[in-house]
Amino acid sequence: MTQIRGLGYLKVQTRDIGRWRELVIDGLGFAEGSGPEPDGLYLRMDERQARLIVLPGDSDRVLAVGWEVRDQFALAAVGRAVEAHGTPVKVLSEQEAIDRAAEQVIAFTDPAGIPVEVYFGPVLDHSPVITGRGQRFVTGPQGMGHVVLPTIAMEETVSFYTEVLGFLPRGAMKVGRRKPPFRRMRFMGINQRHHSLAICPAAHNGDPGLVHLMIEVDSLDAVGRALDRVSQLGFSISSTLGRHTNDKMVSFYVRAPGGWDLEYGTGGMLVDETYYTAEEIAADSYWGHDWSGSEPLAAFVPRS
Ligand SMILES: Cc1ccc(O)c(O)c1CC[C@@H]1C(=O)CC[C@]2(C)C(=O)CC[C@@H]12
Ligand SMILES: [Fe+2]
Repeated sequence: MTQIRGLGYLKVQTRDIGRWRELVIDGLGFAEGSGPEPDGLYLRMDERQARLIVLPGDSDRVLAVGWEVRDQFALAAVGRAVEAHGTPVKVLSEQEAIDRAAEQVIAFTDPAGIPVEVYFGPVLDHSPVITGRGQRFVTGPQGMGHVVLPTIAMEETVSFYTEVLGFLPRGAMKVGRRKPPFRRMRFMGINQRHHSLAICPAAHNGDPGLVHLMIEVDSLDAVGRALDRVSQLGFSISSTLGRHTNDKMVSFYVRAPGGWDLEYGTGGMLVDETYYTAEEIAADSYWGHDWSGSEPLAAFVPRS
């Protein structure tokens, strides 16, 4: 029943597009593309026209989490499932689809209030992808990477992604209190990437609507070079380098303008669904990932 094949794109709005440019292009080595908004940042990782889109605005928040399906039939099936759940679905106009470099796009809001888009038929850009840290991004059948979304409605949000959209549970981790009743963050997958999505209990459903975006590259040296460069550029390292216990990825986290993180990693495992069962990890990392020096994530700071 899984219809969604991968994380396709992420579109965000920021009050500080200049600093975003330094972070993603100079720091993390994304290739710059172009798109409909002349002042927007269109960031390429592969043959897609843009994977990360950053637009100037008067607040820092997620504008769309874009999920890719195989074809028009899969898109229609997703639309029917979301409608049947009682969530209104908008079919975007042809011009809106062109702006997103896709053949057709539908849009709706998830139970956490996150704007979601599902599309098929990405329009390619065959020009070479010249990256800045000597890396290749790991995308293809594993999609763009993963997002961690905050919610104050854990049950509804997880049930929406699993039972309506067909994401597969890929384990959990207790967060917060160490006695029952426990709270857990939950990981979900739709391809061989261990998780394309995680849902985390948060303080509010408001801006920015993101905990982090994870981007994977093909070498540890590229991760190290990116870590050096973003540090030189004065960005704050939310978490030091470490290796996660569930997807086995070695990564660091850097704070983006807007109070959420970009996770930059390498060496993620491939899940074989034939044998996989969802496990609960008892620690986030085998080593490293020291968060102690970081400002709290905006999603975890209570709002008045
Ligand atoms: C636990 C874990 C495994 C694999 C990942 O790719 C991944 O991002 C994580 C969770 C990281 C997670 C976070 O992003 C927000 C702050 C969290 C909840 C913590 O305080 C510990 C784990 C952190
Ligand atoms: Fe992550």
